Amino acid sequence: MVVNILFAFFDPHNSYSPVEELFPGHLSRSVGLPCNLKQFFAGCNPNARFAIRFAFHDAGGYSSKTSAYGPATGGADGSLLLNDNENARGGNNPMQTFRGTLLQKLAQYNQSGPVGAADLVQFAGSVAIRSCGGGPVVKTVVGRGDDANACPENMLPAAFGAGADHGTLTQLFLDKGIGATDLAALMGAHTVSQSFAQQADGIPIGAPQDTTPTTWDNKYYQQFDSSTPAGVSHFESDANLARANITVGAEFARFARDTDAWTSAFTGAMARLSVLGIPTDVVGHFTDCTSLIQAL
Ligand code: HEM
Repeated sequence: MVVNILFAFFDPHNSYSPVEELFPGHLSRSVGLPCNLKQFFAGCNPNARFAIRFAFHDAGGYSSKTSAYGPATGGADGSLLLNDNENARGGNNPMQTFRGTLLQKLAQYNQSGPVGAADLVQFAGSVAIRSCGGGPVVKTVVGRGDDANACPENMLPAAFGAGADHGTLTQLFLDKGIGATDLAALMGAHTVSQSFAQQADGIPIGAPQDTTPTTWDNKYYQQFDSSTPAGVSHFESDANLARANITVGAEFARFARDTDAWTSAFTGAMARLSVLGIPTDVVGHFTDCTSLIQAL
């Protein structure tokens, strides 16, 4: 249990903290860690984009088809940060360097009090989303248990080739408890994506998935409606999900028209993703620190 993520840095000069309402008496110790991460992610830089994807890949290790184990059955348990083998899997390329830096930060934060890997991964994801211009506030909780065991193989979606078809992808996400609307909303995170590891599938190094990869906007959806702008590359998976004649694709079209609808759907889906695999009654006892994200 790691509510101390809130208090990881002692900052005697901080005169106000939104955490005060949650933890009276801890007024002066709270915002150091979020502020440190905010600087690390300044301007929706590559670390910010890695952090958002990293949060998805850690939580995405869950499936309802896996027999229950550990704190999250492979879901939001910090295993992507803690386990060398899981991190080295090809589907996590090219996030290995980022993992090393986040491990250093975990050690650094733990000098001021216990901070869990699973909490740090999801907390960092929320800070990173907020660090991208227009990024929404995602409900952010702490209290997760950690698991250093690798999650099962083949839990993450394929971007190209076998498994990148609409039917396989929607079933993979359904097995995680993520339906069509949530899936369509989560895919919008590719609004801040640039690809560095898909050259074998024809994606140029650094190619973005919309024309504004440091801004959190709904151009990702809009640019499936019209012809793909110069310099933008779509993954096969995304193009398959965007097809208008399927439910996920219809949601893509709705989010292209309606930013508020996307924001509402995304924030709900991302909050659910951030606790994937953790029993509901356990999540019910977590500490809500959304106000720290809001304050950034
Ligand atoms: C069908 C589902 C998905 C597939 C197949 C997929 C696949 C990919 C691939 C291939 C990349 C590029 C990696 C690289 O070459 O550097 C990428 C980037 C990214 N993905 Fe996804 N993804 C999916 C869903 C998601 C979801 C649900 C999220 C978060 C909620 C997410 C967040 C990101 C982010 C932020 C990046 C950018 C990373 C960067 O710029 O370095 N993705 N994804």
